[in-house]
Amino acid sequence: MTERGGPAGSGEPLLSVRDLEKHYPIEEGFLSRRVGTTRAVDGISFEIYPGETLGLVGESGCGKSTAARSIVRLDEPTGGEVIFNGDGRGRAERNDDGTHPNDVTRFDRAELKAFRRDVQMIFQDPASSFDPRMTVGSAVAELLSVHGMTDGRRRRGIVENLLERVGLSATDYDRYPHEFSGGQKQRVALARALVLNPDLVIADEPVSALDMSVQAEVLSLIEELQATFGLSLLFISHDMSVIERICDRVAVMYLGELVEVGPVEEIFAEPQHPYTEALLSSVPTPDPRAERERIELSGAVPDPADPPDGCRFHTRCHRVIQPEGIDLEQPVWRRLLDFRELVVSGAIDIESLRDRAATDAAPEEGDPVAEGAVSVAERIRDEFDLPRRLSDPTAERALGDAIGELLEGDTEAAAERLASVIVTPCETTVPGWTDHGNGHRSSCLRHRPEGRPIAPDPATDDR
Ligand SMILES: Nc1ncnc2c1ncn2[C@@H]1O[C@H](COP(=O)(O)OP(=O)(O)OP(=O)(O)O)[C@@H](O)[C@H]1O
Repeated sequence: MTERGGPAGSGEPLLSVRDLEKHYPIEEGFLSRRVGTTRAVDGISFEIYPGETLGLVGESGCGKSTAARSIVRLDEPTGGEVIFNGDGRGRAERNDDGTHPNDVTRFDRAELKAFRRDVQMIFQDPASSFDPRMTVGSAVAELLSVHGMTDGRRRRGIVENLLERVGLSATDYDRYPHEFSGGQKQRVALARALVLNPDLVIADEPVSALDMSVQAEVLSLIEELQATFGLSLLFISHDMSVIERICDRVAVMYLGELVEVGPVEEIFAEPQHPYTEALLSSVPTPDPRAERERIELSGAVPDPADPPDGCRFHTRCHRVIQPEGIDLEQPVWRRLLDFRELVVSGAIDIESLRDRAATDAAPEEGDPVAEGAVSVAERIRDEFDLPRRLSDPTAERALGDAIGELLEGDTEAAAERLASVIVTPCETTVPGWTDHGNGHRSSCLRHRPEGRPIAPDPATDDR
């Protein structure tokens, strides 16, 4: 973390990512017919300022690595701009056709080569990024020769010096990758990332594969090197504690989109998006009295090939909005929506519930109160953690009738009933961004109820 890094408004950004998109086609059959699209990165925008560390955080599969790879064009982005003002390029005016001269996505081979000198990547698994037959010194020095340094003695001198600066020794130059521990290999990876004196380093989960104690050492080293070399860092992690330790600002990613961006201190103190709040709730705090209540998200992360309409997080959100005319306790509302989803997707096995209710109701020998046993309808409510009677009459009527229809075997009627009454604006409206000041923004309908109604038929939208 540095003092120099700053939010929007403090000087020119080094890197501006605008509506970046990486969609993978899903193909099927002999003719590779396109049958769908995985929206791994689906229109993300952020800036990185000189000297700052921006964290990119989110659960596994939300698109962090794809975003990083698209920025450096290890994967070709399918949309958006990546404007890089490093290497003294400064912010240039746009061309007459609206494109930007510093847009990495349009760079030709020579421009890309220069860009890849200025921007380096570090990956989670250092082992896979080294050739086992090459000494680590030559692996680092190779970059210098690729970029035109012909003097071998000079190359060796630079690399030996760097190895020392990352906490290894000059004599390690001639050793092979297998002779190093995971933490040491990540130090070599740092040396390699720094050897061309880049402006920006993109570190993709650089400490996740390391033991806790080694993690702390490598994080300290990254911080120290960042200050010494005046680097900007894009630091990718699924771990909020690591983000808190090392980042100035953080961008929170969910299912291909950003949901909140802002200064780390502010976001940790007052997260605005329920997803950020949930991620933070699992971070241990030094003061047990200040421990946050752990938020259990409902269900699994949806498939990025078929993201939910409206706010993508609504299928798991603990703060999902209730429609006008319904007023339930929030956890009950969440569970009612989950129940609706199960009914609509046909996942309720009414026969097995009926069997279980029958077992529960079977009188024990000598049991005088068999009538006190639960009915199948009650059994269904218990199974899905729904109260025997909802406090809201509209919701209660819909649920009671739908359960009745389920029991009559009319799943379709039950699904239709629930889908028409148990609805949330979060599934029909795409939230806009709300500015909380100081470069802190979040995208949740609770702050910006107007949002944008969903496109008429996103299923056929195959951008
Ligand atoms: N080459 C590819 N072809 C098709 N789909 C891909 C490809 N690479 C990634 N994906 C999909 O894109 C989505 C985002 O993956 P990505 O690896 O970027 O996520 P992540 O947040 O970095 O997760 P992790 O931390 O587990 O690597 C996933 O659904 C993944 O399956």
